[in-house]
Amino acid sequence: MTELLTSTQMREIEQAAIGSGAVTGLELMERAGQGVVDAIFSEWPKLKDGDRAAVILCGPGNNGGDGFVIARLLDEMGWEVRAHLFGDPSKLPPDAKTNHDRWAEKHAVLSLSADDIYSGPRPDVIIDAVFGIGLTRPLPEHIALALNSKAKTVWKRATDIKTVAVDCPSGLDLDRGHVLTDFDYEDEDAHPWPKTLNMADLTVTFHAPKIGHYLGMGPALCRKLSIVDIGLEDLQAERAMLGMPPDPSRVRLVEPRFLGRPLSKRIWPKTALSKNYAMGHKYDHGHVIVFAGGVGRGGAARMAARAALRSGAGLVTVLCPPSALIENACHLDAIMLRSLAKDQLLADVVDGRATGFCLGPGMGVSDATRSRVIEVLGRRAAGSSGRDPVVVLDADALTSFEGDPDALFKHCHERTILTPHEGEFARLFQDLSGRARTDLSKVDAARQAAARAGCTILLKGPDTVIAQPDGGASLHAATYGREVPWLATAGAGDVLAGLIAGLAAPHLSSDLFVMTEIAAYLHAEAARGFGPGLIAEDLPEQLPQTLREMGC
Ligand SMILES: NC(=O)C1=CN([C@@H]2O[C@H](COP(=O)(O)OP(=O)(O)OC[C@H]3O[C@@H](n4cnc5c(N)ncnc54)[C@H](OP(=O)(O)O)[C@@H]3O)[C@@H](O)[C@H]2O)[C@@H](O)CC1
Ligand SMILES: [K+]
Repeated sequence: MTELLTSTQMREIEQAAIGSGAVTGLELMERAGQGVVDAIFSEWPKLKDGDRAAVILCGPGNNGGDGFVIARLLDEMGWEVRAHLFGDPSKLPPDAKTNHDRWAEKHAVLSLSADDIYSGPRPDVIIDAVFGIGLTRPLPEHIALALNSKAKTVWKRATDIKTVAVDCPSGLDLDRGHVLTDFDYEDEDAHPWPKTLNMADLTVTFHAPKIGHYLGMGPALCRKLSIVDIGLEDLQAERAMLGMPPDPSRVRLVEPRFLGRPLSKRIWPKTALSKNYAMGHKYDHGHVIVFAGGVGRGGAARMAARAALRSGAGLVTVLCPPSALIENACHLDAIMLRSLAKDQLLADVVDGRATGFCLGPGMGVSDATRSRVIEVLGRRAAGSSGRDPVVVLDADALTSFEGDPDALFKHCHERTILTPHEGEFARLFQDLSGRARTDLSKVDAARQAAARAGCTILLKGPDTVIAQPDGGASLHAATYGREVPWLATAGAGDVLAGLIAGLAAPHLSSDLFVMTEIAAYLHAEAARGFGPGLIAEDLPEQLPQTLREMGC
């Protein structure tokens, strides 16, 4: 896991280091600028050869200060460098002013406007050092236009000109992953390049990634992320230890990394998976119950059930209405099947040893679904473990409570997880939904939702957020080389619900939150392993290979 910081947390870590006397702000700025230059040559070694030119765009804060360090370092290497400044040099913060003044002693500082930048000769590299973690409001319109990715097309071979963002492409809100604009990008008359934003070829950030690098628009604008060590220490990062509960004040990225270094998948997630324990019989690995809908609507539940069985549950039983029994029997072998009539009690067909339930996929939006959900949430302390059974609620099990979410929340317990996509989330948490949350990040929206519901929430997307009521949160991002657009396919969410149930139900498994992180990771890895053309049925079948690759 890697910890993702907010802008405020980054500033606190920096201030603590400066306050302790371990380093000065000027030294940090020098390391940051040097780190960007090193990252550029590591990414494009050919730039070390020949006569090269750079345009450096500097802003009114310390991000701009980094820009002036980069200008000086490239100039010392013989590059032709033009530096542009947005703002009044006399108002720069002290370290940025020092670096500005060093540059200005020998070189001109040009103004930062599209006319001034693009009337100059073609550079090899453009450095965007206008705003970093200090962005507080939408970009001024003339700056947005000057930074627009299409602007460089006035030069020949524009696609070969590398744009490097310092900390982030300016305009990206690093806490939320939003782009702050207060003008209409869609107005084609006013803007020559509608809908085009400031995109980098490489983004270099310092010490640790920020939440906005992974949320929303972040990955699309940063494109490639390099993290530079500038010698700061963060003792809290210890809390990102694998398998430990998350630190409620932080957000952790779900990936096989620890303290900045890649970790073998044989260490994580392998060691957390219950099927690695040699001892135990099938009941130790949990019994998952999946509820299916009526005739012709059982596919989603069957896929969830198959994912639960393949991911580690010792037994899986599908419950369906009597009318759908034959249909399901034609499809299921290793998965057990029982019929459950509408007016029948669950206790009639499921004994106390069930350790996990998955409700929602294909069940139908109805009062009957609501009643089943409430009945299942009322079953507590399963089997000899003394733990409540895990209850995964997805799809129709969520939508059935639209308009009356409290009727669901008052029954949720700490082994309950809701797995909505944005549409389902909006039905239960309208005020926290995508459209409503302008000031709130997706992470904070999921945190507030988890606190309200009193249980874990997994809010799906390319940036999947997992949050628990105490504020502990993780982000699983299928980004930066892990993109799986083919996972946006019907039924993939049902498979994820089954995966969570299968991983979290065993008596020997770690807590629900940790297993949900692993489920999100395995889900994406299985999809990546299968590749384009994937349909949801393929995911459970791909799991054995994915697990094998992890040494399981
Ligand atoms: N922290 C660290 O450890 C390290 C940090 N480092 C670097 O410092 C960067 C952070 O520097 P920073 O705090 O000075 O913020 P930065 O992004 O330069 O902008 C602030 C300025 O922009 C202004 N402003 C904001 N929005 C605006 C808008 N829309 N339109 C116009 N103006 C706007 C804002 O004005 P104000 O809101 O105060 O009126 C203020 O003047 C960080 O990203 C990294 O690159 C490294 O050197 C190494 C270690
Ligand atoms: K920037």
